[in-house]
Amino acid sequence: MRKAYVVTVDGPSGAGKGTLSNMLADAYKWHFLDSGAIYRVLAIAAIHHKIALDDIHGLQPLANGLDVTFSVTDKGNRVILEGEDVSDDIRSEEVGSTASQIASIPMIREALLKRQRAFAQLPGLVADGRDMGTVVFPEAVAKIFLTASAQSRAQRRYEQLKAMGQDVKIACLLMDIQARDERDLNRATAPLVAAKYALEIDSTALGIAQVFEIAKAFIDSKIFSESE
Ligand SMILES: Nc1ncnc2c1ncn2[C@@H]1O[C@H](COP(=O)(O)OP(=O)(O)O)[C@@H](O)[C@H]1O
Ligand SMILES: Nc1ccn([C@@H]2O[C@H](COP(=O)(O)OP(=O)(O)O)[C@@H](O)[C@H]2O)c(=O)n1
Repeated sequence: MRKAYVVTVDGPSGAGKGTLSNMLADAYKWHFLDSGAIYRVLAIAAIHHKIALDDIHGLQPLANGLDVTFSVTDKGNRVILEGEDVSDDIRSEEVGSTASQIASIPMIREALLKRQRAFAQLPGLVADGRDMGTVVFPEAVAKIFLTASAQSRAQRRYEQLKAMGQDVKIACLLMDIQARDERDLNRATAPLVAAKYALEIDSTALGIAQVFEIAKAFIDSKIFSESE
């Protein structure tokens, strides 16, 4: 039996990875992995269990035994941690910032690898993150590296959080995005970098539909050449 196709979408915060990955998963009727949500759930679990971010020996067992499930419902993608629906809570900027700090710890990344790879199920998977194409799924059939200027990513995040009713300031969001870029790009383990042979798309001046068309055409061509 053939293996599940895997497509990876990596890039910095706010580039549109989640939006694109959901659209692709929907178009191909494939599974979807929001790897950032796993780091965010771990951040919430650490906060709930009062484990400090530098307490590696407290965080590691938490990462290994993380009791989290992801499901698709008519209310969208839901994330359940230890029986509690944390889908909205994980989206706050505070949790995102904590997740970004936890994600720089090599032992934590290692502990979450198996859990992420288990998402590669037939007929296929779209995996969204920072190191999907470089570390988690190096054998992916198609890899996309999606970027946009920091200014437009902050603007998009501002509109997204405002629509969710969160009280945010664009200057703070820009600073947060820049701090996150800095950590993602410069960490020793699995830094944010385009995978070899990845298609790089700069979405600064592209709409969502245009990004989707470019990505889909690229993936179709990769799947076609693999099946020949
Ligand atoms: N090409 C685009 N043009 C304008 N807005 C976009 C584009 N792609 C995504 N967005 C919007 O930007 C916000 C952040 O996108 P998201 O997919 O959450 O980014 P990421 O997963 O990379 O952090 C969302 O509100 C989304 O609707
Ligand atoms: N594969 C991944 C996914 C996320 N992360 C980290 O987890 C944090 C939360 O991920 P996310 O994709 O939900 O959040 P945004 O930074 O896009 O808002 C990011 O800031 C990254 O630092 C990571 O290191 N590796």
